Amino acid sequence: MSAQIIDGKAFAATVREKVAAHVTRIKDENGITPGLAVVLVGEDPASQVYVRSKGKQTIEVGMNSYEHKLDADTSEATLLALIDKLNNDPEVHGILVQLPLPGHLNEDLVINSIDPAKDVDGFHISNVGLLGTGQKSMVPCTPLGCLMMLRGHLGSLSGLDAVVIGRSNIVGKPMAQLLLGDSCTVTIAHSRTKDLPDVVRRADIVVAAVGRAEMVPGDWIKPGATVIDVGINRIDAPEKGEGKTRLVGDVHFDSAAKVAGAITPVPGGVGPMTIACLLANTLTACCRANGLVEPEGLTA
Ligand SMILES: Nc1nc(=O)c2c([nH]1)NC[C@@H]1CN(c3ccc(C(=O)N[C@@H](CCC(=O)O)C(=O)O)cc3)C=[N+]21
Repeated sequence: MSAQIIDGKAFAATVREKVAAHVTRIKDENGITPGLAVVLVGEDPASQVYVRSKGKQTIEVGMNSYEHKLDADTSEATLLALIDKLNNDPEVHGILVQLPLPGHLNEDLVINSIDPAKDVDGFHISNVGLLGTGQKSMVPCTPLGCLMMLRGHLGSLSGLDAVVIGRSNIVGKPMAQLLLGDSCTVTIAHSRTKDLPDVVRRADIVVAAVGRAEMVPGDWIKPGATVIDVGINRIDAPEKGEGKTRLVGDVHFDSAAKVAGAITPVPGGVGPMTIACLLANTLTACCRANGLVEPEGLTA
């Protein structure tokens, strides 16, 4: 048996088309253009690539993109003052502060200073609480993208056994809340979980979000299960030549694809959906801020 590949790039293109169509509509009918502000502190090259790609896609779907690049030694007061300015700017509907921040900045403090209505990452404590209690919130982009692909592939998730490997605030915990919201039986596994292989073997849905290259082998996967690989790990690839690298997920793709019913690849799986969901969240935030009808199928 060989798994169906869940094409994250194609899913993301569909999400972006829906976003672009709705943006056109509110521009025409309401004269409003959604705007996303991205704040990058420091010069981490990987982050810069990611921020550039977000900015480009933001423009492509017809929204305004505002990039704020601050020096690595920027003070907390300066960063908080910028966030305050963005919070009060009616042209800015979404604010994303790229993580991780340099060590001298308090991440929780910074995130919680963003207006929750503009918190398109869904990391503000208010949004975390709203999601956990099943109320309308901004939903973190990566888990939202995973949910959309699971629904797209499986239809209903009701009653399925789901295992989320990883308990981060950014992916694992919100992913578990979303799966619970769709009536899965949810297990959150992590580095201290006993008999992890057996826990994973029970799952109809496996979401791997630990950040360890290829740590989930195919013989942990229940035949026919749906596997969502959130990991993006760069590893050495001597077979491509000296000093070359390649991207792999948290799942050992080749062995898992022999057993799974469906699996997301890395690259081209969850990553593109994360960015598409950021655009979707910005549009949703803009609609809520202006009392406009929200796009369908772009929220949890
Ligand atoms: N506040 C905040 N929110 C984030 O959402 C956030 C962040 N900080 N900090 C950094 C991480 C990283 N991240 C990625 C999103 C998409 C790809 C992506 O599209 N990757 C491509 C591969 C890109 C390549 O080839 O290098 C793929 O998986 O196909 C990667 C990484 C969002 N992050």
